[in-house]
Amino acid sequence: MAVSLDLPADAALAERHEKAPAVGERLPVHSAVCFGCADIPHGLRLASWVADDEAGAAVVTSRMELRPDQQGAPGLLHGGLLTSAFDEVLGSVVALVTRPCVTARLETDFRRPMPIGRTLWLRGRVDGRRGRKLYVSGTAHLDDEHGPVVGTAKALFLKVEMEHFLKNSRPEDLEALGVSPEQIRAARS
Ligand SMILES: CCCCC/C=C\C/C=C\C/C=C\C/C=C\CCCC(=O)SCCNC(=O)CCNC(=O)[C@H](O)C(C)(C)COP(=O)(O)OP(=O)(O)OC[C@H]1O[C@@H](n2cnc3c(N)ncnc32)[C@H](O)[C@@H]1OP(=O)(O)O
Repeated sequence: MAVSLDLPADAALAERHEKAPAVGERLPVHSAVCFGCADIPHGLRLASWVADDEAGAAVVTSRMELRPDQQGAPGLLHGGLLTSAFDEVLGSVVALVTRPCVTARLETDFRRPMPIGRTLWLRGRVDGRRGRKLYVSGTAHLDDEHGPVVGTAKALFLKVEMEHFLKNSRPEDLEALGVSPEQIRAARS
């Protein structure tokens, strides 16, 4: 049975970590090959900035240009790519609170068509935290940060230990980040 993504009543406010980038700063790419944020030809190439929030929660705003090679229905963005974009934005905003986290559950509502050639502005917010669980929500707007809402999302991210990657990631990709073969072997023994 699907578990609710609703914020529990006893969730705590999730503020940015003291070492996280400040409001207005552009977020660096996660990795040079990230499908969501890296400057690679087939990627979503999201550009993201830390945004302000009245309640003090962590918020990120991202821009995504909709390209002809991203179509599903003729002339419209493929739905799965909106979900991918939300995964990137929501993953980026939880990383302002605590790291590393992974997506456990992500729901997307598709509210309006998204024409190729236009721009999506996405906003992700950490609505609260309870232990390892981070409850996040997002909205996607057309053409402008305050433009019409074309999609919304809710997700649950879980904080994990670095062992999650040391045990599961492809070894050559870990080694490219500077992890030694000995560290990888030790985590998997
Ligand atoms: C030195 C090495 C360096 C290498 C690493 C370098 C960098 C990497 C760092 C950061 C990456 C940075 C940025 C990435 C940014 C964006 C990318 C987007 C994010 C992703 O692209 S990420 C990929 C997709 N993602 C996955 O690949 C996850 C696969 N999955 C799992 O790996 C496990 O599934 C896991 C870990 C999620 C949980 O496993 P687990 O064993 O830790 O926890 P467990 O199952 O016990 O659940 C604990 C409590 O969460 C509840 N719960 C669990 N799952 C739930 C669900 N689906 N719905 C509702 N509730 C759920 C349970 O019900 C329980 O609740 P309760 O405690 O109340 O009983």
